[in-house]
Amino acid sequence: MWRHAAARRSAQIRRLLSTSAPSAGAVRGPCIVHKRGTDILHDPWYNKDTAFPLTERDRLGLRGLLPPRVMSFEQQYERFINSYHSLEHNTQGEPDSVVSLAKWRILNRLHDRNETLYYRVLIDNIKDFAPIIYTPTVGLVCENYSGLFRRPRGMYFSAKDKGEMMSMIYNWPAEKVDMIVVTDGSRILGLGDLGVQGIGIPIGKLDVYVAAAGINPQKVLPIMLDVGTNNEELLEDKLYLGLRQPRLEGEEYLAVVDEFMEAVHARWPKAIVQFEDFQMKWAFETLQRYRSRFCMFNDDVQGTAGVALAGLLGAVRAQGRPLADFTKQKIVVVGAGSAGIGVLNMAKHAMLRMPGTHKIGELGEGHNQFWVLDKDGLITKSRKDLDPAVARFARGYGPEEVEDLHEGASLVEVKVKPHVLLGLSGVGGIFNEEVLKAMKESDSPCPAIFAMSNPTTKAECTPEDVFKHVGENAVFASGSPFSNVTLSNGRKGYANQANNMYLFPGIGLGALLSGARHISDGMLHAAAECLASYITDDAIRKGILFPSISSIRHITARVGAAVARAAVDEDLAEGCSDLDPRDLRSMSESDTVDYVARKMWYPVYSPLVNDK
Ligand SMILES: NC(=O)c1ccc[n+]([C@@H]2O[C@H](COP(=O)([O-])OP(=O)(O)OC[C@H]3O[C@@H](n4cnc5c(N)ncnc54)[C@H](O)[C@@H]3O)[C@@H](O)[C@H]2O)c1
Ligand SMILES: O=C(O)C[C@H](O)C(=O)O
Ligand SMILES: [Mg+2]
Repeated sequence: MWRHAAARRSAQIRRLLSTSAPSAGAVRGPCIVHKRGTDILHDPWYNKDTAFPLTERDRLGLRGLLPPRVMSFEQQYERFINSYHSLEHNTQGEPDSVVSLAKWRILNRLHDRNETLYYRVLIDNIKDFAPIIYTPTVGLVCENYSGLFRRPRGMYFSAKDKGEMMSMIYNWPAEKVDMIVVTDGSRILGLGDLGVQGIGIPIGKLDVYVAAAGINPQKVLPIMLDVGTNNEELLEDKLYLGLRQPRLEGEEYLAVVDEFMEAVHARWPKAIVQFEDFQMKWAFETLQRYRSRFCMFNDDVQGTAGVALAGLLGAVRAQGRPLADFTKQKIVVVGAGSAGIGVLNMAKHAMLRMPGTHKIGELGEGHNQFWVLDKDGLITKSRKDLDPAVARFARGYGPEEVEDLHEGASLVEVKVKPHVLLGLSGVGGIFNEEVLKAMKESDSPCPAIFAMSNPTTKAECTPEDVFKHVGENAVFASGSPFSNVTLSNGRKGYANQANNMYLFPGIGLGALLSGARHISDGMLHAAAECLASYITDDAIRKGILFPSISSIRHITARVGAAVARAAVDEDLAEGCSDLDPRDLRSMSESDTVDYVARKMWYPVYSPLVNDK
């Protein structure tokens, strides 16, 4: 009996793994379309522009609506890339912001017109285009969103929609939604409260979901919860497109988010909801409130933490030390907000899980390898009204403390010779020459500087500053992309990008494919460990802490598989349409990676068939 079930299961797995992986040469089965003529040309999901073959033009009532020449997909692709390069050429010498916005516009226009071509160019050129559709240009787009607005994308729920959300959610045209990214616009990157203009962030994150995790673009939904803004400039701006009222607070605020979550869950009970760029108090409160009821996570708190942990473990390996030495690293964290505290929690947890740690007196609460600063300087136990989440990391005045450390000490006063200096402060340039020169005294042979704040203008320092002032033995990572630096001996100084884009697509995809009931710490740790182990020792020795963004789809397949397997291990997996959790349980690690990769959507034109 058992043998039959096992045989059936392995046949099922073979079937799942034998469906061909979507790829560049893939031919899709026909797609039924309930439209004709210009309605098709105006629908970016179906539109092929000049690539409609003549038979389809006849079938769909398109004859005469397009120029006669039929172009191939490859010709269209080349044409777009050429026009992008001409734009680069023609804008040479213009300010960076002008060039970036021009690039964003040309990509956005393609997105609005032809999604297949848009996502293909995005996937193939992710390293070049991520800085435009995502950080840092997306920050500029959000700052100027009301002026740039041409047509809506995603959904907007405002404080005025209270009581209506359950019916509004049915206004979204897609039957099925798998992935939602929602913001309230209260902390957009390091740019502060941008109100409704923050919608650019969910749009950019979901583009990364499509490109990196192969989520079908028809099943993603960017959402803005407009509960007002406290940004005076926006409130006075005549063009501002959001509610012109101060932000809701307290129970009023939570009632809006509650209603939104209930509405989403009622229509799409299996959709994953990613909270993004909420100010700290709401980031933690909503995570606590919803994480065991819904399949959701907070990317700034949890995704960032995993990426930072992978970087911190890479920094240990760069020193030629065993990973278990992570527990002895001295880490200065500048910024005690949602991201900083998320990183500290995960790093502390990882230290406690290191092999052998139980011998060091259970490391425990007394063990504190962290020095944490916020806008008021070093956080110590004597700080008034300390948030309990931060209090765990406050320095005491025990005998182990360095004498001249005091409450509110400035960064240069915290002379603890740290192995790592990590910034999540949102303050550009705060790692100045004096701070960086002090890192020469680090106890590490290759001090690590992580300037993780976004966008580029908010990075705590640049890689040039680091290799110049700390030394060429330093390792560097930043949240926004920088170019590598040529060192004095002609070697490369690597400007790694430590951005949560390495993890959130895999967290969402793994949760979705496993049908996880919720997203546990174990699943998040699995994601971080998978990313940390992706990099080889050889690469680490060169100062490479994170893989190239060009491999993001491959990385995401691995991370997604690790997350799905962790969900299975914790009995959180309920499976999805074609996969029973028992199938997932019996898959080997590499079969799981194959399965996840095969489930990724890939943009190719499907033959269109009209149903009338
Ligand atoms: N690289 C990534 O993947 C990633 C992920 C999440 C957040 N971030 C970036 O991190 C930054 C912070 O995000 P957050 O959500 O934690 O914001 P937050 O507003 O919750 O926290 C900011 C923290 O920085 C502190 N701070 C402000 N000025 C300071 C100063 N002069 N010196 C020391 N500390 C100072 C604040 O007191 C606060 O503790 C943003 O720029 C964001 O873009 C990057
Ligand atoms: O959006 C990013 O680039 C990373 C992160 O989520 C942030 O808030 O800065
Ligand atoms: Mg964010």
